[in-house]
Amino acid sequence: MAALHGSREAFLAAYPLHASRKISWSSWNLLRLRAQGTRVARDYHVLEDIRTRNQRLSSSICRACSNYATESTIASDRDHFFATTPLYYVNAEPHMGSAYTTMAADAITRFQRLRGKRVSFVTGTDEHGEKIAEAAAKKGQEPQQHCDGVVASFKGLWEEMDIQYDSFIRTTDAKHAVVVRAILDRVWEKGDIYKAKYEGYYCVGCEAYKDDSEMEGDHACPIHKTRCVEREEENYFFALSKYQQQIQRLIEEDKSFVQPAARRNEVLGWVEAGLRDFSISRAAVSWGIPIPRDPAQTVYVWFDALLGYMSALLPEGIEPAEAELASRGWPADVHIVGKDILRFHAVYWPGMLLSAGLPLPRKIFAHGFLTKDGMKMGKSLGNILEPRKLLAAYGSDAVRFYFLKEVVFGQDGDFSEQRFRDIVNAFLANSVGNLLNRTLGLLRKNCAGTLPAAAASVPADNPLRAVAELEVTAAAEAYKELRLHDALEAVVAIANRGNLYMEQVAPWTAFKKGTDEEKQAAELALVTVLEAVRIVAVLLSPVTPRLSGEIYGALGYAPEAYEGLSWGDASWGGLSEGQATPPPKPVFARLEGDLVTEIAASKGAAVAA
Ligand SMILES: Nc1ncnc2c1ncn2[C@@H]1O[C@H](COP(=O)(O)OP(=O)(O)OP(=O)(O)O)[C@@H](O)[C@H]1O
Repeated sequence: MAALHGSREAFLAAYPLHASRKISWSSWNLLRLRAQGTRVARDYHVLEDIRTRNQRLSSSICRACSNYATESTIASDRDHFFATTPLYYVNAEPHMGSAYTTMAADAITRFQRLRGKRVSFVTGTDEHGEKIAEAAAKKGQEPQQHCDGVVASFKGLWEEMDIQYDSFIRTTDAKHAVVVRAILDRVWEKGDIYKAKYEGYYCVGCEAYKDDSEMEGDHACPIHKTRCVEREEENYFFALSKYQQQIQRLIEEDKSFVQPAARRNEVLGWVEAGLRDFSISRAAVSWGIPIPRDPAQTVYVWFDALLGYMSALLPEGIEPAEAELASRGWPADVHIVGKDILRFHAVYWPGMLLSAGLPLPRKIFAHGFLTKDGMKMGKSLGNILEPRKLLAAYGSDAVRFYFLKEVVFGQDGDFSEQRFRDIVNAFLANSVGNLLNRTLGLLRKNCAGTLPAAAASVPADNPLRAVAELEVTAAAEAYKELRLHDALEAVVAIANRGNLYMEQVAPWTAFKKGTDEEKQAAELALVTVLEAVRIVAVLLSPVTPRLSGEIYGALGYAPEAYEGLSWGDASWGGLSEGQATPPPKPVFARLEGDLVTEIAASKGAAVAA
């Protein structure tokens, strides 16, 4: 690692996003070096540039390892990582579906922070439109009062779930209206907005007009199971069809723009069928941002809400200029959404940005639905799973772990409380918790709780070390590619190998009746297992931040060591000889007692009239 020059304070002043949070020393150094234009390898080694005679960069070398750097070993020049969840409608309290997207985005961004990225994680609420006005009226409240109440509930839930967002944008924030007006103006000046009459079937639940192909029999919305209403309005339209070719080329050529692959095919199908202009204003809805050129109409909620990703990055009153946005992380590395709102993100949104002349997001990832009886859990149907009950009974780590491991990210998943308890108990309580506790118990009994050797002295061909090193690489790739379930499978593989290793080596036998040499080998076996569990804690930390902190504490680290963790800490060799551990106590309590959830039956099992 290169020697550090310059002060941490000066760096944090130049990069204010970091001032608000503790970042690890290595991440800070990495960011700082990159900000100075120094190329840095992913393992944080500083690279030396090798130039041709005319000063063109030919390659980079790491003098410490004597290795030439390749594309895959050089840390990306972009040190930002910008990810979003949808801005959730505030028609009702958040439920496990909203929580699912948010915990996935949280795990993804926690991983990127560990890698030393400057993360902007944006979430928030979509507060305008007919659906919200209707929900407020039902409660006899003004829309703003209703929104304030539901927003408090969203924010409270995110706190309970340890969601570490950087910006929470509300579409009723004053700064958001500035952005919406500026972009609308730009698109208008481009000649992409015109007035026309619209006739069609409208689903208030989706806040969208539906084609015949998007409705079930009797004009029902397949998601909300309510009949779409026939409407005729004079609206302003956005000329999406002008961008047909560009959008089609984007999706055809950039295979990672829409993921997973099945969703990409779906989008390609929509685009190939021909893009139709869409209406971006509502004459009959007063709860929204008035169109400056025609205040009798308000901006359509989707045109309004998508721009929330932009206003979330900007300070109060700042217009969305490209350079300003770029310095704050634009464009998004990934918009994480449910498959219900893929069309808005993969088709409408690129069209709007192309028109406004702004860079497009790098990826739209559409995950599947948490379902009840095969139907999407949702606020409108009311067939929801209450996250607060689960959190109160089992804690956030268990909930985060279960949903991110058991539901393949991108596919649908059902929930059963019994299965949830079985999975969490088998892995977090048994494979990891018991293994740690048992090993620390042996360490206390036979080595007075102090590590008799450094983990670095475990031979590279030790079977547990070999599996751990392999799975760390697998987990990193999986986290990067948003295969969260695979990242967690890699962690499970290390813990399972740790348990097997313990059974095979059986160090307790050597401690009882072994020779000195056998006792020494048994001591090293304990260090090996504890190092593997330490690595498990690092790998799990994006998903189970509390448990990982507990494991670090049990291994004798101070809280700052855990708070300053980086992905580099997943390398073998962290535990030092002589490290003292406190008396062992369980780091994860088994989930037991009465079951606490019962999913209400769907209100809309039959199409409502
Ligand atoms: N059942 C679900 N499974 C997974 N994600 C969901 C689920 N329900 C909602 N979400 C997340 O919330 C987003 C939709 O937000 P929205 O506020 O419309 O929630 P909703 O509960 O689906 O509302 P409604 O039922 O009124 O349509 C989805 O794109 C997804 O990110």
